[in-house]
Amino acid sequence: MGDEDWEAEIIKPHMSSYVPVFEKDRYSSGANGDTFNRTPASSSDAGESNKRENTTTVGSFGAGKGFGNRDFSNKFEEGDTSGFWRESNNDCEDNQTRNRGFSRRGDSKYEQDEGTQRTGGLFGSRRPALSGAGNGDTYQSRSCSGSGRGGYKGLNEEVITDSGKNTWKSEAEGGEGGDVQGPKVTYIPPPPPEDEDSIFAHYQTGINFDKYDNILVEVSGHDAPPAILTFEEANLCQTLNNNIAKAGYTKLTPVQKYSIPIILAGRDLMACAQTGSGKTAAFLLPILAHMMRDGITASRFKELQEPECIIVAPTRELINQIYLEARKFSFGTCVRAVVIYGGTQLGHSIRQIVQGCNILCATPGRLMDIISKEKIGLRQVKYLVLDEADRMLDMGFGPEMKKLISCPGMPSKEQRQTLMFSATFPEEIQKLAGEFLKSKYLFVAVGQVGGACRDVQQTILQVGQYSKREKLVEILRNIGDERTMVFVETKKKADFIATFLCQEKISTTSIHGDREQREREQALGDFRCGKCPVLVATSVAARGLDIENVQHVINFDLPSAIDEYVHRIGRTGRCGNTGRAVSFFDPESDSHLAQPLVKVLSDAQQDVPAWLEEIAFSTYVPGFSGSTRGSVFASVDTRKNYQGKSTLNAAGFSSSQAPNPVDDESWD
Ligand SMILES: Nc1ncnc2c1ncn2[C@@H]1O[C@H](COP(=O)(O)OP(=O)(O)OP(=O)(O)O)[C@@H](O)[C@H]1O
Repeated sequence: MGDEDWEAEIIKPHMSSYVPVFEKDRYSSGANGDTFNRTPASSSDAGESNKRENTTTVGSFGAGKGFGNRDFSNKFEEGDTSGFWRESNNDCEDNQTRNRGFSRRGDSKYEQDEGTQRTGGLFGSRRPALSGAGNGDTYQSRSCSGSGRGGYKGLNEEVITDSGKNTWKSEAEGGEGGDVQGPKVTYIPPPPPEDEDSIFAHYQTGINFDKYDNILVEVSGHDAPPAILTFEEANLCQTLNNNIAKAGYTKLTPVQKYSIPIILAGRDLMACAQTGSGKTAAFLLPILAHMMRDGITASRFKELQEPECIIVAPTRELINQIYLEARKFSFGTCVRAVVIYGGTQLGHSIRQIVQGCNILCATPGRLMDIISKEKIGLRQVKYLVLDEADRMLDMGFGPEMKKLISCPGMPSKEQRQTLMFSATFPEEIQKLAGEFLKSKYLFVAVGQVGGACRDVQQTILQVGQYSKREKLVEILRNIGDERTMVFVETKKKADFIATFLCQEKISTTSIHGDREQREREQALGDFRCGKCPVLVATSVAARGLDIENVQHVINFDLPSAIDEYVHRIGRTGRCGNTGRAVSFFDPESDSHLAQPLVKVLSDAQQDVPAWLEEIAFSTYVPGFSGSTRGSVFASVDTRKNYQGKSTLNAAGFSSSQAPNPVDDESWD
């Protein structure tokens, strides 16, 4: 291919003649152009296949899904059909990043992304989703709520809004044959394996696991209980200890040392720790311990279930992962964890719930759906966990979270324990969190708040837009079969790059919000098992995913906000293992990131290229605090007047015995 001409390549009707591995095996019955249309329609798949019939598939890579719909409607709305780059902004899946928070561009075209479509109605709709001003076109039909996907469409999560209908209600209706037109979502995810070996399957901690002990930990707030140094000190019940051992955990990570006693003491907590350092177990173990101590009884079949714990996370794949961890640690107890998320049949979610539910793991849209259907009552909620809490509280999900805590029956913050975890906590989000937390919550910062994991070797390459593909192929060929995640900024480009790599005979799959849930799960499965060692992803896969052996992350496009960068590169270098991240920095579009990147790199003791420093210097923003939209680098708890702050290293010693923290001053 010559110079980048995305538009021409993407809309070419003949597209590629190469069928990507995962599609070929799964769907193709021959020609690639209609790969998806040929999906065999089992009876339970009727809705899905209808959907596909409504879809004009342009290419072999599920391209029709990503390429056609949003793209077209964006154009339609803007009356502009020219230029990929302009479109790609509209198509930006990561508009969660662009739109959320505090530097929103305020440009209506950005509101067409999934992230904004997903919020609507009851939760404080920013605007109806796509206009639905029907033009009868099949592309349009896919992008309009109700007519295309019948009940979900999400950046990270389901949700479809039908001309301003509230998000979760329309999902319920669309998903379960209510009054919203369009096919039902019929996907029922396959149940996870039930054998003990699969439940406790885990990967090894890496050579740097013990170095976690040297990380400085800062606890702020009143009367923080002391850290524990071993699992034994947590005094958990035997079954939990057995499960911890079977999971291969012998030593606590810093966030676990501090969070477990805090949660056991009944305190509210906001915890910030680097990616891959065990935050999930840090909240699951003490919650389970409490439940066991309280003598929880097995929940039985009931039409209305009243879970003791609700865990929310922004993406379907992540919440599923958290559920699997909850299932693992509750193995052999009477605690029943259930997971529900969008893009799956609502009836399936309900059937899971009515069988009994102590811990409900849910994405926000599906959760609100189920609450509205009166399948879940909130009166018994003792623990509310927001994983990726900064994301859960930003403009994308914040309104839904607010709605959740003000739902009838939800115990007030004084009556429940609220726990928030993330690797990044912009200052503004910390302030918003106050609404959810008791005023005396504790704040645990492991290392630099918002800092990158030091086990990831970061390289920034200056690569112009037109050279990126060539560079990508060069790097991937050098990498060989090692598992690599390639992040791009738009769904359209994810399809495009994945197709391109397949043409280059590099086994690749892709995950993004325009793919059907079954395809997303298949893609992740193919990547996990190594069938496709390259996964091209949008930011939907940036947070939380814990996949063994991901050795490389490539930012084909840099994200627009630095916190997203930190999460993306955190898909490698997990749990003491090492990893590499290579990012293509295009001075044309990425200069605004130069300053925060320099900071992230230097904080993580990485080499900072001189050219990047120069760009950072030339784009110097006085008062910069680490992000284009606020401070990701709040070095501490942003509550100003707390007392009792103590800085300790992860082994529990005071900071006077530990190396000085990285100086943060020059950036303020
Ligand atoms: N104490 C421990 N010993 C061994 N392995 C652990 C321990 N704690 C967590 N792990 C493993 O480390 C991996 C990363 O944990 P987890 O996914 O909870 O990280 P995280 O901090 O939530 O990351 P992210 O910020 O990306 O969401 C998981 O595979 C988990 O099972």
